[in-house]
Amino acid sequence: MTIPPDTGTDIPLLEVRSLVKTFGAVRAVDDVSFTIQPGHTVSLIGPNGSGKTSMLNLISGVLRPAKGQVIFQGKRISGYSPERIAELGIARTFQNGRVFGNMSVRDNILVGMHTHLDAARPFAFLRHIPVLRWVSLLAETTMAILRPPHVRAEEQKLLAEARQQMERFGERLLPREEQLAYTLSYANRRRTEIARGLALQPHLLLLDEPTAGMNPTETAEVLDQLQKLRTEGQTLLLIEHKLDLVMQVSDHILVMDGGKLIAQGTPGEIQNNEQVIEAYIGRRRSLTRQM
Ligand SMILES: Nc1ncnc2c1ncn2[C@@H]1O[C@H](COP(=O)(O)OP(=O)(O)OP(=O)(O)O)[C@@H](O)[C@H]1O
Repeated sequence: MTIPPDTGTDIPLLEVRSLVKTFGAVRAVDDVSFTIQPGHTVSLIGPNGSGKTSMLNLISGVLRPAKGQVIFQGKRISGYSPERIAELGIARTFQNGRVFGNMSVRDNILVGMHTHLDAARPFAFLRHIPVLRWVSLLAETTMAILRPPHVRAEEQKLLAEARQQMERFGERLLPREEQLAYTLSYANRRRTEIARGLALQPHLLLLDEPTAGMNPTETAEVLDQLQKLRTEGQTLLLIEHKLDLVMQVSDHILVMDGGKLIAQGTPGEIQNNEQVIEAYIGRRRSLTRQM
């Protein structure tokens, strides 16, 4: 099937162009192209193994494409390291919720904010230059030891920002600010990870199954939070299996199957797309039969 071109006339925030990723004989991502407009909530759906996480890994630099390009704010970023891509303003969460177990909720969030440090990281602009990167490392170490007033003031500012992100999750996270992450419930670990991503104030936030393992009440809370982010103008790319949530929150939906993008459109268009029903719902039915 030929995928209709994106008819949006705005300059996309992200453009994925003919992206290919293979693992041996498996074409996990097979010549996929799409765009994401600024401020949009875009959901990436598809059956298990259809290539969704691989796509997120390609965008965030965890994987390198065999072919094709990822273009962010007009700049080609495919081949960049995950750290460099994060600095450019793409934050992400992982499918299984990755937090540092022996760090508090607050410190887990602050870790995500290191790229916002100016006073504590003088000469940070040199860190990508191999011969000169030791200058920035030395300056950073000196600031960490001396902690002059302007560095302490910056730390307080970041702390206030971290609290702001925890407040999004209200009583779920804020009272647990000092708690070590390994003692948290699964849902709270996911919330911590989302707060860490948001603390980066990313231009694009990639969320890999933010409601996985959550009960209906917790899922409804995530839906509220996603809707709030959407009204704030945060651009989101979301992998999600819960179709009710996807239909409610998305401006645009991308559907993958067997590594290919088989359809894209508004929730209404996707709901009525025969190929999607066949690939996605049909397979779920047969899976249900196997259970
Ligand atoms: N590191 C890897 N090594 C080998 N094969 C891989 C690797 N990562 C993914 N694959 C394969 O690539 C294909 C796409 O996997 P991917 O995890 O991207 O799919 P997915 O749509 O995210 O699946 P799920 O919904 O189950 O998370 C699958 O066949 C998978 O087995």
